[in-house]
Amino acid sequence: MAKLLVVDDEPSICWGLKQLGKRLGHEVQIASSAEQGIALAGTAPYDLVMLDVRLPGMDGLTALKQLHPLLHGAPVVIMTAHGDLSTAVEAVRGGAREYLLKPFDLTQIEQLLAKLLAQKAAPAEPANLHRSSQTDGLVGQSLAMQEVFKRIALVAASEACVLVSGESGTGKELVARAIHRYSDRASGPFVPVNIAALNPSLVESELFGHTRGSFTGADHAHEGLLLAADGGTLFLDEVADIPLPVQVKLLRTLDHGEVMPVGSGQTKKTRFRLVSATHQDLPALVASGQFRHDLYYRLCTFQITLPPLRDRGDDVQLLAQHFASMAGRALQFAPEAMKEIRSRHWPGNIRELRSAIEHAMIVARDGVILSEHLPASIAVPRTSPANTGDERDQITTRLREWALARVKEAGETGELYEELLKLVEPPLLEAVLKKCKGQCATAARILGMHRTTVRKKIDEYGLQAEEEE
Ligand SMILES: Nc1ncnc2c1ncn2[C@@H]1O[C@H](COP(=O)(O)OP(=O)(O)OP(=O)(O)O)[C@@H](O)[C@H]1O
Repeated sequence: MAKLLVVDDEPSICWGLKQLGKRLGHEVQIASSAEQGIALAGTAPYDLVMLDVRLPGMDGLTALKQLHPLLHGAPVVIMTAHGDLSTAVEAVRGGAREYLLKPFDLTQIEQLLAKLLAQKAAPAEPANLHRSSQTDGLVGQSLAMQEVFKRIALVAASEACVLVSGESGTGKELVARAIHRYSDRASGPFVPVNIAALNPSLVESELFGHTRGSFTGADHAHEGLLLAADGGTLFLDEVADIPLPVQVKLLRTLDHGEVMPVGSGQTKKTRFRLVSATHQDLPALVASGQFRHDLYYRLCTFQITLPPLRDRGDDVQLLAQHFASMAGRALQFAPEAMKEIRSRHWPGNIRELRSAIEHAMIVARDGVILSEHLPASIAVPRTSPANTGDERDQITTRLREWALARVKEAGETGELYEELLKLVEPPLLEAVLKKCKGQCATAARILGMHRTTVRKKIDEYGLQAEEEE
């Protein structure tokens, strides 16, 4: 039996937790304020504390600091219905073991209690997070974003490489900046690099630097961004676009903490924390041989996935109001304008929403934003036409028509099946070969076929592939 302390001013939550605790055979004490919780913790030992953030009087995060020395390592679970990034960071910094978002279900709590009580581990070290006076810039209250805040808070104080993924415009760079700001490296440089914006032939010298005269046009020695990030955080945006030969070199730097500028025979030390980002499917690129698997595993020690704006519920409204308030003049949204904003698909995510609001603010001169002030919405691009229901139906219908016609004509010794393969295989093989630049072995892996069979079919259909790999 364990002794639990619940600090929450909501009677229904206290009642639910008390019933659950009893059912599990634990003793549960309730405090309806932080002050009462601290008083109880000062008089008796507890095995676990569940602490709400918003409380009358002292708030939960302030109470956490005072509770910590009284608990002798007993885990604290922070509960909140209003999680934002600074709350999550404060909770981790104050030594909370878990951060729970309300509403929660009791099965979730049951599992958590079992885990924490079984651990009986050493107290979590309060994370040594750097406090910043700047605002985080990350607006959001949806559950999906609170999960993101929690993950930023958990990883910030470590040195782990972080891979941030999400569609374009979802805020990957803002997340990278927040990780830097809450890390011990916050006083060091934050160096953002967009690989896709660099000329592929210059990626290596931009990252690793070069000596004077090391290639045509290298009139001056260049320090390189990996050295510029020494002591701070390097943010590699569009990391999937790093050319393969440079990937090997980057992995070496991550493993050994040193770089060798182009044209130089000498290495230089650099210690940076790496946060990378991509909107692409990196595991798929690894599978097709376009991205090194060893580098991939190094980059994604910790992953944060940003949801698209359309999956963030009320955050759309919150963000629209946030961007409007940045104008510094009183602006309101007419109800139908807000309805329009909420119903749009926003393929360009927060970047698109931001520019739509900026556009509307220019057009709306009298302080009220109407739907007609919003720019026309962009049609959602079909990322994978063959996978959409319509396209599939069309292909199936055409195939059925073809089959019915051919079956009528075919004799008993026909080669109907071979005929169908000749129809469908060449375009598929062509598409795959194009994707993997004619490499037969990679094509075979993507297709899930044996390499010899693929080679045979390429010859049979007279397609272009690399001779030897
Ligand atoms: N949660 C948020 N709150 C407030 N502003 C945001 C949020 N997320 C993104 N933004 C804003 O949206 C714009 C795009 O953000 P950002 O550049 O971080 O996206 P990204 O995912 O890195 O985009 P890309 O993949 O195209 O590089 C920026 O102006 C940023 O300030």
